[in-house]
Amino acid sequence: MAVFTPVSLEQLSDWIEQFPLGRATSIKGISSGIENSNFFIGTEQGEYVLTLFEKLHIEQLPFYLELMRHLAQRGIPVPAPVPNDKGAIVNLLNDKPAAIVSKLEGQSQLDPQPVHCAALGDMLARMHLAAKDFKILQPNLRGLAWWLETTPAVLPFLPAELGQLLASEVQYQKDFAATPDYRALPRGPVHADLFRNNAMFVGEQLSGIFDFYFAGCDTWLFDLAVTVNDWCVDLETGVLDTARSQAMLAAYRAVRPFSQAEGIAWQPMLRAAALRFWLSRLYDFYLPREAEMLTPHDPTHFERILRLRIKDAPPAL
Ligand SMILES: Nc1ncnc2c1ncn2[C@@H]1O[C@H](COP(=O)(O)OP(=O)(O)OP(=O)(O)O)[C@@H](O)[C@H]1O
Ligand SMILES: N[C@@H](CCO)C(=O)O
Repeated sequence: MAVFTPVSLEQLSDWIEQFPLGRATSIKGISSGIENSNFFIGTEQGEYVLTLFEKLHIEQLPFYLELMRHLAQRGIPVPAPVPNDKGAIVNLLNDKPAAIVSKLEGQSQLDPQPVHCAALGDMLARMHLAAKDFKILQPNLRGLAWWLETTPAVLPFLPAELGQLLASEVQYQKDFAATPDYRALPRGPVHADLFRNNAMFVGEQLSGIFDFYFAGCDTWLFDLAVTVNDWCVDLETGVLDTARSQAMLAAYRAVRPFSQAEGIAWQPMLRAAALRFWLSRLYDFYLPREAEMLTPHDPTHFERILRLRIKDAPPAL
């Protein structure tokens, strides 16, 4: 159950008067999702998604929502925030910051094939280019600075060998981040959490990508590595599936060719992307936040992926 703050149709009906959506006709809680309270709402203008932000700080929300607005205006299929009659896209509802966004058609594709991975690669490259002139700067809040801060909190819980792996990978990433190759990587606003459950398909057609609440400014290659590490792996073993990863990379490259530095950084970024989710899952597992209501994701999945990305050089970009 992932509605943490209930909203009745009556409450919604009063609140929605400030939006150009007519009367509210229905509200239905969405049971998946672990970060926010989400609802499908019916209005006289059609169906939308209402999100109440449970944990994110209100000062961080403009980055996410304005980025979605910016991308939607440039034809990238992402949920478009609906402004109220004063132009505001974040407004309090039941004491929580809340937003209404457009509803994407389709379903998640949890068993992706090369055709789906190609669609993702193409869209990711288009999204990176479309966000180039986005004006708000917010770092990836789950980047290197967070890894350095969080590792000491998690280390006491880990057996020696795992602690050693974690500490040495964080050091490796810190060293790599100081190299000219890393500093030469193109960067900008990235999604940073584009897993299978954050995209919608109608058949083989990608109808949209959503859940931008881990987005931030980082390297484009890191974003691609996060996406490859989820969409293009065998979920049992973590092994990269060549057909799916080649399909994704070829489609990305066709829109935005890779630089020489990106070729060099590919394996380090696949390792960084695995480390990012291993660490956040370890953190949620050992240090669950107060009022955490759901079982955390399995950290060992990304430990396995990290070990594989360290051991095996990936196919060249
Ligand atoms: N704009 C949208 N259009 C259609 N469906 C949506 C939209 N936004 C959210 N959903 C639905 O709501 C579900 C939960 O949304 P979302 O993933 O954003 O929540 P979350 O709490 O951030 O979850 P998590 O962090 O676990 O991914 C999605 O799986 C999707 O089914
Ligand atoms: N994609 C994250 C969850 C947060 O959206 C994970 O799988 O750990």
